[in-house]
Amino acid sequence: MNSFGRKFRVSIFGESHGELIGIVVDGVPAGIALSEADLNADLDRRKAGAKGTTPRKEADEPHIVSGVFNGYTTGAPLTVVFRNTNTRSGDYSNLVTQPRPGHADFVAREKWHGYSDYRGGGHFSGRITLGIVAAGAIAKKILGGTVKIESRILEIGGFTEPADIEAAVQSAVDSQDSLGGIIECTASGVPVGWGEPFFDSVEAVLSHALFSIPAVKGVEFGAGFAAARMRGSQHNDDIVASDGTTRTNNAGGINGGISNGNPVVFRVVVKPTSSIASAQQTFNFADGKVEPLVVRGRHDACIALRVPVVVEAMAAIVLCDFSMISAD
Ligand SMILES: Cc1cc2nc3c(=O)[nH]c(=O)nc-3n(C[C@H](O)[C@H](O)[C@H](O)COP(=O)(O)O)c2cc1C
Ligand SMILES: C=C(O[C@@H]1CC(C(=O)O)=C[C@@H](OP(=O)(O)O)[C@H]1O)C(=O)O
Repeated sequence: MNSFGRKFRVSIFGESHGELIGIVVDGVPAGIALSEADLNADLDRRKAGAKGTTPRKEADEPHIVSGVFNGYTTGAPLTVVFRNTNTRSGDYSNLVTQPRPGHADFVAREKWHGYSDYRGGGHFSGRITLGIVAAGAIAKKILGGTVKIESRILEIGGFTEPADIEAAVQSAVDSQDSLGGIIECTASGVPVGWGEPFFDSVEAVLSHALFSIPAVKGVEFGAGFAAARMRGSQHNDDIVASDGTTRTNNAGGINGGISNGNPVVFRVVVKPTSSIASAQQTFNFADGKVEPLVVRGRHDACIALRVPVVVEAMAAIVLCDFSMISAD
């Protein structure tokens, strides 16, 4: 559904080509100094503009329309909205009958019986992560300086060196294709004891939030999938101090679903963008045949380039919620 979190609870709304998109954040404590300016640094990091990102230029200007009064949060639900100003909805008219392979057109049409807003991917657009980034900036502010969350691009198209990544992105753009990537996120300063097993383990809740980001297809913690090829003697993290500090961090800062005081480390796989300009085949509901599809619209050739700050925001939202739950 469109709400997430127990105490710090976010509700997301809007469509890529609708009037506006946004987020409602419930559970923000009263008395925190907050203005739109506090959100802009992270919102700017999500903006398009770099090579391999969508040519659709949007101001992405946040408007806080509830929950802040005289410069301070009130304790009431806090709403941030963003206007969509640069839409080209005609680019999507052919997708009514010919759903794009890899995007949500087909499933949205089936699930919502043809009523879904298909323009720009509608509610399934990566654009609506703008609200997530705003909520993440608020969560970071509540968490304060002790918990530090940082994401970085680990790989794009299988390359790790910046020069190789740049060349791979250029090559994907030139060949009307797209690229995937891996983002690594580290949250340091998380105290021992956050997480609510059985079902609300730190891994479970983080994964739930991270898999909600459009185009995310994998999440691993610490040594992750490599653990399948390790022995216990290699994977176990020796505890070397009374505060729980470990020599290695194969567990990614989590044991038994509970934070163990070491950095929480995880990686996220972002798939290659489905909307590519090169030829594809898909079912045409107008004539019942599988036919070539021309995808229009202005697309990210590599979504992973824009996702690090979205991953950070999701982590901040989850950790802020855990901090409030564990304070009870
Ligand atoms: C920041 C961001 C930007 C995105 N940009 C595009 C895009 O330009 N074109 C596209 O087809 N998909 C884009 N996506 C991914 C789609 O929204 C996503 O693939 C689609 O909703 C289907 O969901 P799924 O890939 O999780 O199955 C973007 C996702 C994010 C998070
Ligand atoms: C606008 C944004 O990204 C959009 C995400 C997106 C998709 O399918 O997810 C498709 C494109 O939409 P359009 O064809 O309308 O330009 C991207 O531009 C944004 O991230 O702010």
